[in-house]
Amino acid sequence: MAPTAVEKLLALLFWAAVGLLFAVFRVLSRPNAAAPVRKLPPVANPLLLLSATQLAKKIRRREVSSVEVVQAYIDRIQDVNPLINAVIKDRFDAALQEAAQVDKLIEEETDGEEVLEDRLPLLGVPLSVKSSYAFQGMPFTSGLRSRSGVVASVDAPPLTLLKKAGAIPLVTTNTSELCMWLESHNHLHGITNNPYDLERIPGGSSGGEGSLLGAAGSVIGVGSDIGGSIRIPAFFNGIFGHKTTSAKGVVSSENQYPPSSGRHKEYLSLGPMCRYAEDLKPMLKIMAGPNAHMLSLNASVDLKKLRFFTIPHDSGSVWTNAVSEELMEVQRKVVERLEADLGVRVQEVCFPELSHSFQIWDTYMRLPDDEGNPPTSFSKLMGEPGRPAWPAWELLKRTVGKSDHTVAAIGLGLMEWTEASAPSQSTVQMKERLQKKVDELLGTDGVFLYPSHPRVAPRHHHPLFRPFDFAYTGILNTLGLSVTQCPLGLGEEGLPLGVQVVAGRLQDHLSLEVALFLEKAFGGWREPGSPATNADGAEQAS
Ligand SMILES: CCCCCCCC/C=C\CCCCCCCC(N)=O
Repeated sequence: MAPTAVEKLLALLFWAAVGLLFAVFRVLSRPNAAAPVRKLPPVANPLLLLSATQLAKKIRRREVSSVEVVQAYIDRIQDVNPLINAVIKDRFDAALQEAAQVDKLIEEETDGEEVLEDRLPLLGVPLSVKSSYAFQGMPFTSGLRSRSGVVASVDAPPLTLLKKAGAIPLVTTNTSELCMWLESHNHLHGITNNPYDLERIPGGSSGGEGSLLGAAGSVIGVGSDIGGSIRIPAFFNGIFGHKTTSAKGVVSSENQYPPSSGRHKEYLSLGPMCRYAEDLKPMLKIMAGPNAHMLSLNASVDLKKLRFFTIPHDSGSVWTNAVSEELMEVQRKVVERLEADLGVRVQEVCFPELSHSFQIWDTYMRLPDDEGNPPTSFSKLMGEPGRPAWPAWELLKRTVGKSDHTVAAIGLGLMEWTEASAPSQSTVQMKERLQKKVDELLGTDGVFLYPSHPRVAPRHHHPLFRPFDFAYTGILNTLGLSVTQCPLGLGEEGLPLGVQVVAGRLQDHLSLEVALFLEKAFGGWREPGSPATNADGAEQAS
C-alpha cells in the first residue's frame, strides 16, 4: 500500500502550499507574549469530583440533595464558562426547580432505594447536551448563522431517555459549524477553548461538551461522532468518550441537526462523554433504550481472557502527521500495564490499508444509502432552504470578514467540487480488505489500541493546516467498530494524553471494560488548573 509516485508528488505540492500558508498565518496571528496566561480556577466543591453513579447513589440515600448538586454545577459553569465559552445556553432556573421536585420525590418515596435505582438510575444528576441534539426550548443551530433563533420543539430520543432516567439537563453546548470540523468554532456562538490551555482547541464537533466536562463544569454529557466528534474532544480534554458500534441506530440518531443522509446514518454514532469510566456503561444502556440488548452490556468480561493488539500508527499515510513520540510512548506504557497486570500478551499488528484511512472515510461518506439516495451536499446544508451556499463566493467574502461561515466549512464546501462522481473502485476494494482483516482480528474477544490523533490538542486554527489527522478516528466509523476513548494522564505540555480502545461490532462491553482498567492504571481525568496537575506543567502519565 506504499504511496504511488503521483500521490507522493501531490502530497509534496500540497504540504509545500500548506507550509507557506501556515508561515503567513503564524506571522499574522503572533500571540501577545505580554498577555497574562489565564487558567481555570481549581475545583472547590468536592461534589464536583464524584461520578454520576456516585452522585445518584448519594442523592437516592439523601446524603446530598439534588438541589445542592445542581447548584454546585451551576456555580462551576458560571466560574469556567467565561474562560472556555463551551455553553450556548443554560436553563439553570428550570433545572433547580426540577432538582427540588426530585428531592421531594425522594423524600416521599416508600418503595426503597433499589426500586428507585432501577426506575430512575440518574435521578437528580446534572447533564450537559451537545447542541446538535434537539433539546426542547433550546437553540438548535449547529453553529449556522442562518439558523440563529431556531429552537427545538422536541427532545432527541437519547435525551428523552436520559431525562426519563432522572437526569437534569443544565445546558446545551457549542459545536463546529454543521458538526463537521475538529475545532468547535462558528460565527454564531464563537470559539470554544480547551480547559488545559485556553489557547488550544477542545476538538470537535462535540467540543463544547469536551471542554465543559474537562473543566469539571459537567459530569456526564452526550455527543455524536461520524469521524471522531466524540473521541477527538474526549482526547483533547482528558475525559472518556464512547463511539457506539455504528449499526444503524443502536442509539437513535433521530432529531439531530444536521440530519443524516446517504450512508451517514450507518456511520454516525451517538454516545456518552464523561469524566469517570464507571458512568459510560449505565449511560449507554439508557441512551440505547430498547436496543441496549444488542450491545451485551450486561455480559461480564474477564479481561485476562481477551486477546489484545496494538497498532502504533497508520502505516505512514502521506496525508497525516506522524504520531508524536509522547503518544507512541504512552501507548507502549498501556501495553506494559496490560501485560504486567493482566498477564496477557499484547501483539503489535500493522494494516497497510490504514495509510488510506482518509480516502476510505471520504469515499464511503459520499456513497448513497441502500435506496440509492445520496447524502445532502455540504454546500446545501451551509445555505438556506432552497438556496445552497456558493463556497467560492463565501471564500471571497471571508477574506474581507463578511462571510457567515468559517474557513473550515468553506473549505469543506470547496472540497466537494474536487470529488469525482463515482467512488474509486480501488479504495472500495481496499476498505473491504481492511474490514475483513480487522473483523477477523477482533472477533468477539479481541481489542486493539490505536492512537486517537497524531498530536495532543493543537493551538486554535492549526487543524486548518493539518486537515487529515482526524482520519485516525474517522476510519473506525467507516469500519463500524466500538471505540472507547480513554485518558492517560498529562504530557510534557500539561495536555491530556490518551488512546482509542477498539472492539468488534456490537462488542461495546469489551472496550468499556478496558476503559475501567485504564482509569485505575493511569488515573483517568485530571483536574485542569489544580496546583497538583499544573506543577511544572503536568502530572506525568503513570
Ligand atoms: C481549509 C479547510 C480544509 C479543507 C480540506 C478538508 C479535508 C478534510 C475533510 C474532512 C474533515 C472532516 C473532519 C471531521 C471531524 C469530525 C466530524 C464528526 N462529526 O465526527
